[in-house]
Amino acid sequence: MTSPATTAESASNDGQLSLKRFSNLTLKLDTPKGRGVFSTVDIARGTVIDISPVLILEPEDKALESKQLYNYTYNWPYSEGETGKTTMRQAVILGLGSMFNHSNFAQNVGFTRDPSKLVIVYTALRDIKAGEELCISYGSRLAFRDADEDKYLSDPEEGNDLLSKIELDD
Ligand SMILES: C[S@@+](CC[C@H](N)C(=O)[O-])C[C@H]1O[C@@H](n2cnc3c(N)ncnc32)[C@H](O)[C@@H]1O
Repeated sequence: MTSPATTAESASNDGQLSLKRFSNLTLKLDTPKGRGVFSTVDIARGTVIDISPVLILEPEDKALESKQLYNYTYNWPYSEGETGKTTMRQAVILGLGSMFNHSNFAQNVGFTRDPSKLVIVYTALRDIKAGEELCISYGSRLAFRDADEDKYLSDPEEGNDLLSKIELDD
């Protein structure tokens, strides 16, 4: 079996990149987490869900002062031109990636940054059932109250059990 593409490896050498977007997705507009992406069909583990281009912001960009926009950015390793030194910048995701909500224990989508092609590749971490929300992990420091918090506080065993099944890739 061939391994799933987790980077934008399908890029050709002529300055083009094949984009991929899994088709059977829907954007629910009124979940407890705001808008959220759900699948209308089963998705097999390893399926590429989306390849989203990113926009790297300059550290002094005024856009970063907007908390609202900041919540849609990811840390991005940036190689400084002259020195080649890698520093962290913020990048806005210009694709479906901006719509994935966070889940601590039930994340089912992983992502891989591709700094050379300026894209993020989102991939199913496990088999996903029709009707499930597609969630990633934002990490442990959230800037908002997790809408799932009560669920896991009331049943910590559920969280432990689920966490042991998830492969974190970022
Ligand atoms: C990248 S956006 C995701 C899309 C967003 N739900 C929307 O409607 O545009 C990140 C924002 O979604 C919300 N969000 C994501 N995961 C959440 C969670 N687990 N609990 C509550 N809010 C969440 C927060 O408001 C967060 O700042």
